[in-house]
Amino acid sequence: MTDATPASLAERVRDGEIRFHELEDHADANVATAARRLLVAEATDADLDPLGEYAFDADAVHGSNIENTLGGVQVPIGVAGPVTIDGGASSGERYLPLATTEGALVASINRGCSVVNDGGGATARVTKNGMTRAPVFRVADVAEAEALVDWVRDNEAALREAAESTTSHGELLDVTPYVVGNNVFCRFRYDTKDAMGMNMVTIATREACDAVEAETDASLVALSGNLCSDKKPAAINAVEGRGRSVVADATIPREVIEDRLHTTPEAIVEINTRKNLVGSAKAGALGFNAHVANAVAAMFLATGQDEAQVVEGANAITTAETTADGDLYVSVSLASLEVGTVGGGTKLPTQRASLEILGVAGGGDPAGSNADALAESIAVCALAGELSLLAALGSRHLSSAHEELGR
Ligand SMILES: CC(C)(COP(=O)([O-])OP(=O)([O-])OC[C@H]1O[C@@H](n2cnc3c(N)ncnc32)[C@H](O)[C@@H]1OP(=O)([O-])[O-])[C@@H](O)C(=O)NCCC(=O)NCCSC(=O)C[C@@](C)(O)CC(=O)[O-]
Ligand SMILES: NC(=O)C1=CN([C@@H]2O[C@H](COP(=O)(O)OP(=O)(O)OC[C@H]3O[C@@H](n4cnc5c(N)ncnc54)[C@H](OP(=O)(O)O)[C@@H]3O)[C@@H](O)[C@H]2O)C=CC1
Repeated sequence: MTDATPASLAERVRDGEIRFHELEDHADANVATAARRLLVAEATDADLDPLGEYAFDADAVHGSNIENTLGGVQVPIGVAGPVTIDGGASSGERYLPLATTEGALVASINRGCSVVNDGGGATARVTKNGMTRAPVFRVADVAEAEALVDWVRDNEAALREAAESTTSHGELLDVTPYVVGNNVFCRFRYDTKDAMGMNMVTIATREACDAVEAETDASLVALSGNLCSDKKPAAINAVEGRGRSVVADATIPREVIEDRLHTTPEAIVEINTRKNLVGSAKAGALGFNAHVANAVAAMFLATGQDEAQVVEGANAITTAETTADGDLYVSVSLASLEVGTVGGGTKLPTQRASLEILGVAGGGDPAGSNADALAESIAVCALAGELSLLAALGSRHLSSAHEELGR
């Protein structure tokens, strides 16, 4: 097993002696990964050598982050800031790591950070925290649904004990039942501390479901009943929140808007109203913002978050108004930002480096404070991006910016 080479392993797969997805059982994971590249290159005529350039240990990711490993994909990373943040979890100057291939994005967020600093910095707070999992149960009829709802309400302590038996960090906050005919959805909400928490809450909720089935007539149909709601656009996340609900704001003096952003507070307010509020309403959008997804996606990729959860992370409302002094007040409220500083992709070396830039790698003291601080930094990043893009629309620089930097 130890002297296997990529070529010899590939040959054994071709001979039907070992299975393609079991290469790691027969060699070091880096060798197995190289063998898989040989086989896929042979089958597709693709040049896979660039995928062999990666900074993680294939052994460390195999089975915990990825299966059928081919190698790594590289995304350029840039940095914006530093930006001054007055946060609930941590305060100070922060550089913001951004992984993207969209030209002009880092420049834009960098510009936003710079004018936020000129206004004295941004304030950010996590206003709600809770990761959810909502199993769906089948019941006979509405009377049985009512009985299940009553049982859940009367037995939250027992459900908590069952759920928390599976984790030393997670805490069950509450369980909210929803009835649709003979379906009962129980939305379990947890404090997952510094973990984004989807594995944690899925394992914990499974244990609680066993208790429900043992004590009631309900049958579990699916551990995830989509009322959670994970990785799908959903109003419940916009209203109730999921992960961290986080808000950032800043006030920018009129002269900074005019000198640095080449527009006026009034123009930014009007664009925000007509574009982000009216335009989004007419489009039936869930997010009432310009490009919060850009900041969330770039910071998610940089810091090892689950990239599919950009769907919920972009569920944000941007507001802008002029102050009594004629300055600009701007805010962004992200309803459902699902982030962690432990678990998932956060342990990979390049992603951990980005968490270290932000000063939030690993578990916080107290537990949960690092994930709160990460959420606050992402919210300020989104605020800077909103401000800069709204200004670029106001000064009619959007297309020229992307002509110069984006192609
Ligand atoms: C491109 C700028 C920033 C130029 O902006 P500018 O004001 O002409 O540039 P400047 O040379 O005067 O520099 C101003 C500041 O911008 C930053 N800056 C400037 N250049 C760089 C650079 N190369 N690298 C890093 N930072 C840069 C930097 O902070 C600099 O300050 P300084 O440090 O010099 O004191 C501006 O025109 C801009 O922000 N445009 C908006 C671009 C943008 O936000 N694009 C987002 C993506 S659009 C999209 O994906 C979504 C969309 C649009 O479809 C959503 C929707 O429907 O709304
Ligand atoms: N299972 C599913 O349905 C889904 C899974 N995912 C994936 O789940 C992964 C993320 O799940 P997640 O549960 O966050 O991560 P992990 O499964 O990696 O679990 C993280 C564990 O870290 C431990 N831990 C150590 N220190 C801390 C701390 N300070 N705060 C919190 N926990 C700590 C906890 O152990 P302990 O619990 O023992 O205390 C926790 O369960 C990602 O890979 C994501 O892609 C995404 C969506 C759905």
